[in-house]
This record gives sequence, structure tokens and C-alpha cells, in this order.
Amino acid sequence: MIEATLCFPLRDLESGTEVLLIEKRRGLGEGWYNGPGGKLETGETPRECAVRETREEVGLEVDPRDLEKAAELTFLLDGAIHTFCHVYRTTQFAGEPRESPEARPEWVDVDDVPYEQMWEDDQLWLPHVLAGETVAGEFQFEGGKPLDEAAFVDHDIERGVSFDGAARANE
Ligand SMILES: Nc1nc2c([nH]c(=O)n2[C@H]2C[C@H](O)[C@@H](COP(=O)(O)OP(=O)(O)OP(=O)(O)O)O2)c(=O)[nH]1
Repeated sequence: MIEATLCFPLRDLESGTEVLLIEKRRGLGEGWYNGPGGKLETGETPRECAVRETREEVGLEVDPRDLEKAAELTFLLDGAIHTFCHVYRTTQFAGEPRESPEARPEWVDVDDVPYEQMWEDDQLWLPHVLAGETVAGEFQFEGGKPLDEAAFVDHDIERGVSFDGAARANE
């Protein structure tokens, strides 16, 4: 099983709230919009991974203590867990987004997120994450590897879950 993270930086403007998305340039989900993120490296906590991936992909510095856990997503492929993904949001960060070989960053109004150019399941959970809620979701894909070419067939979502238990507070 792959363990991965996503991080959604948010900023408030007079015109409304914007989220920093990336257009992914290579790897899984290439060509689609997503948040900065990726797979955990050996010995890394999910928060450390989210901080590193956000720095590597878009050049923003985030303090792990400023990451708010927003979702836990389980992606199943042909009945087996393929990826478990920790999702964070943050309103605190330093620096200006810059392009990298992996990603082209773009600030997008939270009411204007391009769901038609994203993973099909994102429209089911990301609106809640961007609205400040918490989500636990399970998403089933079928049809062999890779995951981004499989068919999205079913899902189960729970909203308002707590990630504040002592054992999980630092995840
Ligand atoms: N928004 C969204 N993200 C997803 C879904 N499924 C899924 O794996 N992801 C995320 C989890 C990870 O952050 C990311 C895939 O990890 P990655 O970016 O490291 O993958 P990669 O194959 O490009 O890895 P690498 O070559 O850069 O090591 O995609 C999904 O359905 N929706």
C-alpha cells in the first residue's frame, strides 16, 4: 500500500477565498489539477511529507504545526487498498508559488475549482475540505493499473469526522 499526502494552501482575498492547485506535469494524474503532494519517503511522517512536497513542487514553506488535517482518503484498486492519502489544508505559508518540473501552480477561487480536469472522485470530497470540514472517504476503482487509468466505480464518504485523537493528532 502506498501512503501519500495532499496539501491545499488557502488565501483570503477581498474577492473571496483561493486555493493553490497544481497542474501535475508528470507521474500519476499527469495533466490533471491537484494539490501539492506525493508519496511518503522512508521514516517520514505524513506532515513532514506534506511540508516537503509543498516545498519541492511549488516552493512554499509551511510549518507542519500549521497543517490542519482535513481528510483521510482510501483508494482501492480491484478490491485492494492501493493508496491511503492524508489531506491537509493551511492558511499559513511563506514564499511565492513557483513552477517546478512536477507542477505548475495556480491560485483558483474555491468556487471555481476545475473538477472536470481532476480525479473524478475529487468533486465528492474536495468541496467539503475547502469549506473547512473534515472527511473520511473510500473510493473504489476497477480495471487494473495504473490507478489514473482505472474506472471509478463506487464510494463511501463520512463528513465531520474527528482527527484529533491523541494518537492521530500529529499525523
Ligand atoms: N486529488 C486526488 N489525488 C489523488 C487521487 N489518487 C491519488 O493517488 N492521488 C494523489 C496521492 C498523491 O499525492 C499523488 C500521487 O503521488 P505522486 O505524485 O508521488 O505520484 P507519482 O507517480 O507522480 O510519484 P513520483 O514519480 O513523483 O515519485 O496523487 C485522487 O483520486 N484524487
